[in-house]
Amino acid sequence: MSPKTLYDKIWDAHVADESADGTCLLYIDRHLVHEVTSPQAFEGLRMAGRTVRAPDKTIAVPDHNVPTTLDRANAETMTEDSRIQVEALDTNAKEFGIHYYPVSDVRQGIVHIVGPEQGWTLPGMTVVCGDSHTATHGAFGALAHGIGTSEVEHVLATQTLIQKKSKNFKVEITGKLNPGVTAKDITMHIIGETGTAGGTGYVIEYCGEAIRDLSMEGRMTVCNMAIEGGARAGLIAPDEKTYAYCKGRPNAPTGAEWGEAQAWWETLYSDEGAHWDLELTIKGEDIAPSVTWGTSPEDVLPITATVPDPASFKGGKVDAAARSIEYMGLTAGQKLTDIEIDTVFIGSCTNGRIEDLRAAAEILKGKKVKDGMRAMVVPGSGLVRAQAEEEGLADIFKDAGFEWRMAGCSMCLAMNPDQLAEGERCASTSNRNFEGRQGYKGRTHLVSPGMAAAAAVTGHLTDVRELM
Ligand SMILES: CC(C)[C@H](C(=O)O)[C@@H](O)C(=O)O
Ligand code: SF4
Repeated sequence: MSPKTLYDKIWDAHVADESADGTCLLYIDRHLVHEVTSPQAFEGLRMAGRTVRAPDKTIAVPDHNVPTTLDRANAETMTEDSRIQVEALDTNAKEFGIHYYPVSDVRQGIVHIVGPEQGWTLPGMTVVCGDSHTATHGAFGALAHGIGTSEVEHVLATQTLIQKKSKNFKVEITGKLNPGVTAKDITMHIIGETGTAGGTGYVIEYCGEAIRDLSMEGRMTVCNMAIEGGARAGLIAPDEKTYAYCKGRPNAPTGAEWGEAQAWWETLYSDEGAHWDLELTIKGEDIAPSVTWGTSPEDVLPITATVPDPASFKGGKVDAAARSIEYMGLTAGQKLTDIEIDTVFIGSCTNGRIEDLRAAAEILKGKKVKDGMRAMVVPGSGLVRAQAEEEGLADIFKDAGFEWRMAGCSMCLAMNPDQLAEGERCASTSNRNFEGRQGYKGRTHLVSPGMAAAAAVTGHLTDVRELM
């Protein structure tokens, strides 16, 4: 048998049918559903008089629109649109008999945090969701990617998806990371190198010592932003850390089934001599604590750098950089650490897990948020929130002056009450810094949780290593 990549192996294990032009029908193991991209899909089923093909493999949770304030049970804090979407999910989940974690359930949270946490996401699976950051689940060695609403309907009805195979892209991060450098910095650094279109047409497998050394939380952060680099999906081969994370989760296999599953998972790695269409190697030691200066995730630099001169770019990027700098209210040549901020957001499916909160709390311990700043922590799920309270992290955040919120997407995107006002500038642990992403004319600087905490203390973008 010819050597295969991890992606080839998962793909081959799920192809139900292949036509002459290479279009395939893939079997889907897990279908995650949230309130924004599912209402029309369920409506489509209803109109056609169809049911959900595999309700036991379909998991729904509201996350994008839900308020994160403590009084959120009071639906009046939601806009009319949001309320309609969340109510539709409530109704659809009940009517179609799928697994559901409503807002009142402590397990509710961002769909990409809830899936792994509840043991729905396992190695070797195909995982889809009507959401681009489904790439997150690739951290388990699952083939996971976003789909559109019409595909959501197709998967609900048939548990299959029509797909063409992508190409194989290997991204290796060698050696060790320096202190203060995190999974977030790895993933932003990669996009800085490849650009936001560099991964187009590929599934990326992340490998190398620095990736192996990451916890499952860190691996999820890396895969989460595969989509920001344009890739169809990101993958990391499963190992002992993966099995340890999955074992004992509510929906993970048990007993003999666990043994059988693990035996298969252990075959899930890229074979020696497998074919790569593209390869990139980065030395772990070359990655610095990073921050974005512009309005695209590829506009990223080490925190020690200065705002670039648009003339230093090539082609269309010259104008794009000038426009970004203007939108961001910056000046070429300005030190990144001189950029003053007024808002700090710690959360999202990129950095809303327990390890992220630990990293931020570590920096904040015994310190205060700078006067006049707005700082909030939004745990990625109710269970992350509960664990952080148990570990004393919540007290560190509250004592420092952070708002301690309920779980949801929150200020990652302006679809709920947590938004930036015009001109406000935020150090954010999320994954997108597009114009208006966190609110109309809001300005976003993407950073790691430690860097966000450091900025909250000083009031400007700060090298986390100075506070370590
Ligand atoms: C609302 C949803 C469809 C969207 C996505 O697909 O990613 C959102 O989660 C985002 O991060 O922009
Ligand atoms: S946290 Fe942000 S990136 Fe993640 S699913 Fe929600 S809106 Fe999308």
